[in-house]
Amino acid sequence: QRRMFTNVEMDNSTGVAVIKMNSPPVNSLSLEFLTEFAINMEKLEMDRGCRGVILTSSVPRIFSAGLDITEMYGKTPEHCGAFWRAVQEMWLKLYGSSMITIAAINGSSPAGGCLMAISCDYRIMTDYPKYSIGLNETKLGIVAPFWFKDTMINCIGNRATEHSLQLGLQYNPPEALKVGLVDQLETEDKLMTTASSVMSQWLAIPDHARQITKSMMRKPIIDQLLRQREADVQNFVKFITKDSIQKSLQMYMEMLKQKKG
Ligand SMILES: CCCCCCC/C=C/C(=O)SCCNC(=O)CCNC(=O)[C@H](O)C(C)(C)COP(=O)(O)OP(=O)(O)OC[C@H]1O[C@@H](n2cnc3c(N)ncnc32)[C@H](O)[C@@H]1OP(=O)(O)O
Repeated sequence: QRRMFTNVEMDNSTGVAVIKMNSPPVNSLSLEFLTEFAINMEKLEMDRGCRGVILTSSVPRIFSAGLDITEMYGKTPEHCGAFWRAVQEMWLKLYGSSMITIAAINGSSPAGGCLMAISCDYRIMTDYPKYSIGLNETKLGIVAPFWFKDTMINCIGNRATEHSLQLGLQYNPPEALKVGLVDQLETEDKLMTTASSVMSQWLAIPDHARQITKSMMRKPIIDQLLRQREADVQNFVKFITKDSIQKSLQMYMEMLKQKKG
């Protein structure tokens, strides 16, 4: 039987779906996870009754640990290419969605997890000091591609993005609120009710006007990736399969295991 990485609950009375990422231990974004996620987004997009999506996690303390590092380490160029196409597809479906998307960030959210959150329209994060969020790619010795960077710029602006990306910063909830990476903090127990009430405010806006406005803001970056999608894949494969980058990923994974021990 095929494993399910996400649970989707659609409320037909409100037109709002809740997608819960459910891939313990850390909701890392594997090829299969990303493929399932993109299919779910596409199904909801085609469902005329669905106007909004709340993205959250059912794994305690983790929103998503980002891209699954094991998909990028010791794999063939063909596998790396397929993986990167799935990463692109996840982002295109989420950032380009015509639905209202709200991230209810109930745990840590580094790198690709942060990308998912900043690809939504609004972010509410649990105010727990140990949680963190940010694009920390440089800490792994890798470089966030232009569409990660541009999504971040559209969220927090140019200067804060440059600072954040060069240093691979991960922000705790109050810091994330201050820099604009999240829009609101909430206690764990009220996170989902607050997400639903924010959703109601957004649902009050006529869809066509909101959708055109959203597209106007996001289309330039989306089009840029669509124009050079295959070149972006080849660039990723060339970069990630370099010996020096493979070594960095290996050291990072060893560091994660040591931290645990
Ligand atoms: C042109 C080239 C462009 C290249 C661009 C590439 C863009 C890359 C984007 C990414 O998303 S890279 C991934 C970045 N992610 C991280 O840095 C997160 C790393 N993980 C953590 O910081 C922590 O695990 C956590 C998420 C804060 C959770 O901490 P916790 O203490 O609760 O759990 P751990 O014991 O650390 O982890 C449990 C288990 O999970 C494994 N793991 C963690 N993260 C990942 C991951 N991203 N991919 C794969 N596996 C992961 C970890 O090693 C542990 O494994 P075991 O020891 O149990 O086997």
